[in-house]
Amino acid sequence: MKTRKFDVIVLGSGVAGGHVATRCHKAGLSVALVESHGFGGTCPLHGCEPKKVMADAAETVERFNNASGSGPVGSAKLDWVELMRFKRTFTDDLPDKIQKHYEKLGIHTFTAAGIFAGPNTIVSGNSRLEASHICIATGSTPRELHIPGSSLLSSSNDFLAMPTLPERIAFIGGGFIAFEMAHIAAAAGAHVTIVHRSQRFLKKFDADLVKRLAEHLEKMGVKFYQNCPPHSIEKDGSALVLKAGEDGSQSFAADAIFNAAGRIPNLADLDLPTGNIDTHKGGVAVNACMQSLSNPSVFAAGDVIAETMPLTPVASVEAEVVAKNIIEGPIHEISKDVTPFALFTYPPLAGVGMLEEEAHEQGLGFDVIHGDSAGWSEYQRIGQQCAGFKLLVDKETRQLLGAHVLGDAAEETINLFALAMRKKVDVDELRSMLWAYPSFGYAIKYMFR
Ligand SMILES: Cc1cc2nc3c(=O)[nH]c(=O)nc-3n(C[C@H](O)[C@H](O)[C@H](O)COP(=O)(O)OP(=O)(O)OC[C@H]3O[C@@H](n4cnc5c(N)ncnc54)[C@H](O)[C@@H]3O)c2cc1C
Ligand SMILES: NC(=O)c1ccc[n+]([C@@H]2O[C@H](COP(=O)([O-])OP(=O)(O)OC[C@H]3O[C@@H](n4cnc5c(N)ncnc54)[C@H](O)[C@@H]3O)[C@@H](O)[C@H]2O)c1
Repeated sequence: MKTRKFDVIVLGSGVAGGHVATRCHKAGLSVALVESHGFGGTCPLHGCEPKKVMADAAETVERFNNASGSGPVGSAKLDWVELMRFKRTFTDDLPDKIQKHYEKLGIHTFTAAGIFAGPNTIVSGNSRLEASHICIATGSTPRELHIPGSSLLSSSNDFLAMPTLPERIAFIGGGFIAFEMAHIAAAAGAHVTIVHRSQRFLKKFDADLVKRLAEHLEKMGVKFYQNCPPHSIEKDGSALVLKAGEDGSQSFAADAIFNAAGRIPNLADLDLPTGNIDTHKGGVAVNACMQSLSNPSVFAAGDVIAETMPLTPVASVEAEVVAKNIIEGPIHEISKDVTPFALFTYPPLAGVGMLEEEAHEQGLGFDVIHGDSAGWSEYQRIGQQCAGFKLLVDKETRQLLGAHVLGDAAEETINLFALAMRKKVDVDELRSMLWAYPSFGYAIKYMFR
């Protein structure tokens, strides 16, 4: 096998790997980009983007139907086959286009899975690659459920590619993927069940707003079961049966059952010991420069790090730090920035900073400003009955410790709160700011009434 030498080898071409490869190439370094399952990675092919295409269509239908009695006439429905056709216009050609884009730039692409063959060496199919720097950006993979019949489970990738909509769908898990996909499927007319192992859904979000959202989804027909750990899956003719509860005594029949029990760093097949790479909490163990603690030639970014939230913007920020450190030497540290996040149900739910229980646990002195916003004209105009907010304000500094919003445009409003937290704007300044009117941004003022 002939050895090819590069300045940098990047494993994985998602948000993180793609960014590192591009930045290093632009800085004049020779780059090998290794991608085993479609250039572009999770976000554009199996994650945020196709999910949002589908969530937006569901929202359009719901907004139209919510407007009944305010002018628009008739009712809207979601046609799954048409929706899938539309979704594919965003995804089908992408891996090929992205690979060609890299090749045109002068980045060398390889399509067989990369495996460590030494601290500075990767084997990809018949190619042996060596470099002074390697970046691991192989993303995450669904957590395997070690229960009988788990091979019958489908994944979020399968959901986003379903040619037809099954009549009955069950999700195992009560997090981001279960809620977002349950909402899309319910809006499209499926009978949806969420079977969750514990009491608390969506642990990263405010519990009161989660309860409100779950009640809303229940009205759409989603059924929720708590304290129901998965026990086994069985086939029953063409259907499946999920047995849940400690003794498997609860049964849920469905035509498709999705594993939405979380994702873990995708490192199992890389042969990390041969690369002299240590792990921490199942992810690559790195210092503040995103450099491996055991092999200084190796950096990592994105979902392969277990300590940070597996989100696209986080992957992108980490990748920028890795790229700078490869180009200029390991001097740039990742900053502990506030990270806003959003759940794309309709209505969406978003958060930034601390949860109320976290602020209590830390013994902080803070005020809680909360309310139901469904009565505001912003929501009444569009027939939205599910909206609320909670702000945690430090008693001394009057700065936000956390902000949580449920309702239309929550994903935008939360960005304003994130900016306020980042720039340490206190709530008195925030409420007195000039905002465009009428807008959901302006509605921040109403939170302080
Ligand atoms: C259904 C879903 C919806 C999501 N929605 C959102 C959202 O709305 N907002 C948000 O911020 N985040 C969302 N996320 C999370 C977001 O997609 C990820 O955090 C982000 O894509 C991680 O980027 P990454 O570059 O670390 O990994 P990835 O994009 O997963 O890239 C890793 C790449 O490495 C490749 N690879 C793996 N092993 C090897 C190997 N041995 N050799 C070569 N290549 C390899 C993989 O094929 C993959 O292409 C979602 C995730 C999912 C699953
Ligand atoms: N809108 C977004 O930003 C968005 C959307 C989808 C996914 N994501 C990212 O992708 C990640 C993965 O999403 P997810 O929904 O799979 O994860 P998640 O961490 O949000 O939820 C996983 C759920 O599975 C449960 N669970 C964990 N282990 C289990 C087990 N052994 N048996 C049964 N249940 C178990 C957890 O209690 C939790 O409710 C998220 O953490 C998020 O960062 C983001």
